[in-house]
Amino acid sequence: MNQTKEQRILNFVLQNAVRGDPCSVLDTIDKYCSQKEWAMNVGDEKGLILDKTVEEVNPSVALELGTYCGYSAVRIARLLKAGAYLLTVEFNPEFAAIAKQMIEFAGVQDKVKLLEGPSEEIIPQLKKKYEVDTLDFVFLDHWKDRYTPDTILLQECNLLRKGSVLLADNIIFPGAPEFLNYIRNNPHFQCTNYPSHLEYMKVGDAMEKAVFLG
Ligand SMILES: O=C(NCCNC(=O)c1cc(-c2ccc(F)cc2)cc(O)c1O)c1cc(O)ncn1
Ligand SMILES: [Mg+2]
Repeated sequence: MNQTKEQRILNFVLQNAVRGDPCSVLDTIDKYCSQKEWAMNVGDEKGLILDKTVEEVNPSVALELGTYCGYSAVRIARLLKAGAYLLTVEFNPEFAAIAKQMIEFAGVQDKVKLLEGPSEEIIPQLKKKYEVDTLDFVFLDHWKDRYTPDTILLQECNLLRKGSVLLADNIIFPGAPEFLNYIRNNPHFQCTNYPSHLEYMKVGDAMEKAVFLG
């Protein structure tokens, strides 16, 4: 049975990165995806914007929507303080299986809880089933047409508090125009745009930060 691209990325990490070293895992994925096969990781350029936002927020509880191979889960988890944790949601079981192994190889499994299923089902379970009070940071990187409904759902489930920070990938490419319109015209959010480039390409992209004002 032929390997998938995601299995090839994982195997390249298992054979070339240093076990327990998150930075070596990130560098190895970036090397593979820039030189051999493109893949939809947030990447090294937008990854720096993600790093700066996570460091600024210094979240105790973070949520990621769209795990994929676990690149950004490793990227976020490596910056979390003792006792802080990341919940990451992936709909696609093949991607989730790859991400689980990636997260364990990087040695950040104690800080990451991988939740498999559709975001619209998991978000309403976060308080009761996953004992979440409120979220300090949310990284949106899943299906672009889910950014708006899931942001509304987070508010409906009282998962945001004054100062909660959302960071959304792919504002330009593939684009999330409906989300941009929603969040920029919503008086309960203060937005900032961060121009960048699509991972591993010269194509323009951007990230949008939205601080919940309560
Ligand atoms: O999360 C799920 N898919 C990946 C979302 N992410 C993207 O689609 C994505 C795509 C691109 C991209 C860019 C250029 C191009 F030519 C093609 C794709 C880049 C990115 O940075 C992304 O993040 C998902 C799966 C599923 O089966 N059900 C629910 N959600
Ligand atoms: Mg993305």
